[in-house]
Order: sequence, then structure tokens, then C-alpha cells
Amino acid sequence: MEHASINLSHLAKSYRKHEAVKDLNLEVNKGELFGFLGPNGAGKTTTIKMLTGLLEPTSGSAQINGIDIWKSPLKAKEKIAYVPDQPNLYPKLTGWDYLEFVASVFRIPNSQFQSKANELLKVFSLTDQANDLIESYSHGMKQKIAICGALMSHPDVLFMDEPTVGLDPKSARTLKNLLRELCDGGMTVFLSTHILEIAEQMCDRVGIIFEGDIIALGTMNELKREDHAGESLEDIFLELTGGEDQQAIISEISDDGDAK
Ligand SMILES: Nc1ncnc2c1ncn2[C@@H]1O[C@H](COP(=O)(O)OP(=O)(O)OP(=O)(O)O)[C@@H](O)[C@H]1O
Repeated sequence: MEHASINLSHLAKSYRKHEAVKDLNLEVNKGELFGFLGPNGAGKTTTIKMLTGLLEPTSGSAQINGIDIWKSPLKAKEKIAYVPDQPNLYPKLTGWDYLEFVASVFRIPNSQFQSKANELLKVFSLTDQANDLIESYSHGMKQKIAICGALMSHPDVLFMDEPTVGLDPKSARTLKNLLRELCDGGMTVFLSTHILEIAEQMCDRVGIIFEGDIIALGTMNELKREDHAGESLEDIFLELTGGEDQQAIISEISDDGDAK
């Protein structure tokens, strides 16, 4: 039987009495580029941490290719890679050393490592800085080397938390094209983002999480069909998450400013 790449079943997490994530049920299929959207504090990072085995769910379960991430963590983690929003890298390693370290963890043969590392460094314009210490990298360069590290093992499922934050427009475009290519080749990507244009342009399907619940799920066309014809993802997002009130206040303030 073919399993979904990612399966969340009644997944929930409470921090003491606060229910940060409530009873999530979701399937993401192989080769899908899935966007996970939500306002600050909605539960995106908590969900991603549960899916990557970093945070134990209070109840429910999560499976990667049919393997339970909490019951068989090593087996499930072989299939995944995770790029957090603030990658925790080793500052005293060079970019090249870091990739070599990742390759050794995943037991990638040296010959394969060399060509893969060179290819990824080239894609992200990091070749000239490969032998510099990571502590000398800018935030965007750290983000890029973390992405290169995540792709070293060619994971079945790639999780990314706010992947484009800190990237310049060229690097963001490179990432966008690369993710599309990887998904077309069968990799599944689950990314959280606040940048709604990115989700709108890139993702096959989006889910909007609000106060721990998924309140909308579908392709852009499906979301627009449900009483939102002609609206952008930003309009839909603000309507569903109550942000339109704030938007009205902002417009009000700027109109006042214009009038003066
Ligand atoms: N370690 C923790 N202890 C207690 N509460 C937490 C902890 N981590 C997160 N929370 C709470 O859980 C809720 C969800 O947080 P989470 O970080 O998952 O949100 P998010 O959607 O990723 O937000 P952002 O977009 O701001 O990164 C928030 O109310 C947050 O305050």
C-alpha cells in the first residue's frame, strides 16, 4: 500500500494548559510542495518540530512514509531533513567541513559527497566561501549552507521553517526553482512561511493554521473557489485569521497621513 509522505493523525501539543496545536489531521503526498501558513504563534514551528521528532506530541501521531516518527525515530529520520528558521551550525567549521560532517552522518561515500557538495555550493553561489569558517558567514549565507546540508542526503521529505527569510532575491529565486525541481523529481517539501506571495507562487497546496487548528486547506484554486473568487492569498489569509481588522487600521492610519 502506498503511504502518504507525511501523515498527521490527531496530532496535538499542549504546553502546560495551553493547547498550541489541536488535533491536526493532514496528508501530504509524495512530490508535493506544501505551504504551511499562519500568523505568529499559530503553531507552525510546534507542528514542524513534532513532525521532525524534536518535540513529543501530547497526543496523536505523525508518520513519514508510513513510519511513526516517535516509535521508529531513526528509521523515520533517515528519510527527512530539516532546515529550521535559525539554523544551529558549527561556527568553527568551514562550509565544506560542515557538508562533509553531514555526509558522514548519512554515510554518503566520499566520491558522491565531493560531487554533490560542489554542485550544491555552486547552485547557491557559495563555492568561493566554502573554505571560510561558518562564523564569518552572513545570516543569508548560513541559511544557504544549512539548505545545502539538508539536501546532501537527498531526503524523501524536506521540512523548512521560513526558508526564504534572510535570502537575497537571487538566492530566494534559486531556492524556489530548486524546490520545484526537487518536488518534480519526487521529493516532498513541507515549508512554513509568512511570505504569502511565496506560498501562492510556489506551493501545490497550502494549509492555514490558526490558534492550533487547520482552518483552510487546498490548492490556491480550491481556496479561491470557496467564496473567495478574485482574492489574493493575502486577502484570504487576513479574512480567515482576523488580520483584516489590523489591515483596516493600517489603511486608516495611512489615509489620515495622506490627508495631511
Ligand atoms: N516551549 C514553549 N513553552 C510554552 N509555550 C510555547 C513554547 N513554544 C511555543 N509555545 C507557544 O505555542 C504557541 C505556538 O507557537 P509556535 O512557535 O509553534 O508558533 P508559530 O506559528 O511557529 O509562530 P511564529 O510565526 O511566530 O514563529 C504560541 O502560543 C507559543 O507561545
